[in-house]
Amino acid sequence: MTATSPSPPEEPSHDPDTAPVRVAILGASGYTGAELMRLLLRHPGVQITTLTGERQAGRPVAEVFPHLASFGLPDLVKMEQVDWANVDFVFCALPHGTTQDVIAALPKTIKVCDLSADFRLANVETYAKWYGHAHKAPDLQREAVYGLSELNRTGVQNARLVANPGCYPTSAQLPLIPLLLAGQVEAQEIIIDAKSGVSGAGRDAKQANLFGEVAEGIHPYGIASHRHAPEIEQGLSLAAGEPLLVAFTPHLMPMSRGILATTYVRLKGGATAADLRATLAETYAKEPFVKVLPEGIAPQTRHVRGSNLCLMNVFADRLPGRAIIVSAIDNLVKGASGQAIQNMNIMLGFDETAGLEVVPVYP
Ligand SMILES: NC(=O)C1=CN([C@@H]2O[C@H](COP(=O)(O)OP(=O)(O)OC[C@H]3O[C@@H](n4cnc5c(N)ncnc54)[C@H](OP(=O)(O)O)[C@@H]3O)[C@@H](O)[C@H]2O)C=CC1
Ligand SMILES: CC(=O)N[C@@H](CCC(=O)OP(=O)(O)O)C(=O)O
Repeated sequence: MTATSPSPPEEPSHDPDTAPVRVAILGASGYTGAELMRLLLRHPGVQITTLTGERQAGRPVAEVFPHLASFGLPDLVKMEQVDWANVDFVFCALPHGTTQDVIAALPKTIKVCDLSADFRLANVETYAKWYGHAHKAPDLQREAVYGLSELNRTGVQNARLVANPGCYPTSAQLPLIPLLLAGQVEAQEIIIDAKSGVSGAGRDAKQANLFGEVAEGIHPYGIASHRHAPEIEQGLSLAAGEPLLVAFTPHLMPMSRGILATTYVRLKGGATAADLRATLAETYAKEPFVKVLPEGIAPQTRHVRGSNLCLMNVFADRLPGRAIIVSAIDNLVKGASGQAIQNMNIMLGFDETAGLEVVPVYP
């Protein structure tokens, strides 16, 4: 995992007149798979040639996702049935823990963006501690590049395997990394309070995600023990130039999609909340997907639904020397499939916004 300083999108190098890139989506019957299909159907340079499912294999997309019925997509197949000679690029949208074997077995000529957590933690011991088993492909782990697109463009550009960031880590790191690089916030006292829609847990039936367990209420989970904490700490420690720990508490909200992260920081070196805002505004001034809202306007999940946007803002706290940062993303888009397509665009030299020029649905 590497991180570089942000730089604005470069001129695209892919020639749109050449043959389309043939894309396979592994785990197409899941939520992130559906979002990959929805967005890639409007991508000018790719053709979806292969879709896999496990229990849903053998079924047409029209049955599994009726909203995608009319776009001529191929039927879902089992992974074993895939002809890899017909595939140039793979999106791997399988549950974490299952993708290490799958990606290790792919032909090395195929570029891959993995949406799972399997290749995000550079230190395989940290991975084993948080995911409960030894990493099965440590060489690939070393090769993988962490795909926080705006902040690691050069790494992603040269990668064969990109580890797409987790949804909570995307929402937290996009504002915090530039502020730590600028030395404007204390590294050791960061508190991230985050809320997610239920689609963050995937489409698989689980008791915790039943309507009766989620509707008309909100609850924290994974308190002081969520596996996204080490992922966030990895990126923030690199930016701070020192190891750090964060206080991170996720909450489940009665909504289908969206993440809102409210982050509490202690200001450093005489910086003010206005300075933090100015740093973020300058860092992301030329970015198509990351926006600092006008002063005093708080981002909401409703403002990003269905889009690849991350909206953010900074507020002065009433407590002296502190600031509050609010960031919002759609967990299925900037937090998963949208960022994965952004990474593919960078890896293959497409215009970075190709397939992603989606205006949020509101309200
Ligand atoms: N949901 C979100 O907001 C985010 C998800 N992610 C990550 O992206 C990945 C996909 O997430 P999501 O789409 O939500 O998950 P889902 O549970 O909705 O979908 C999982 C997909 O994987 C397939 N699958 C399950 N088990 C296996 C297996 N053993 N072998 C082959 N295929 C299998 C399923 O097939 P079938 O249904 O046909 O059995 C389905 O297509 C996960 O690693 C997740 O952690 C990352 C960021 C955000
Ligand atoms: C609401 C909900 O359950 N969210 C998921 C995170 C989704 C995500 O980014 O997961 P990966 O790291 O596995 O890719 C969770 O808390 O585990």
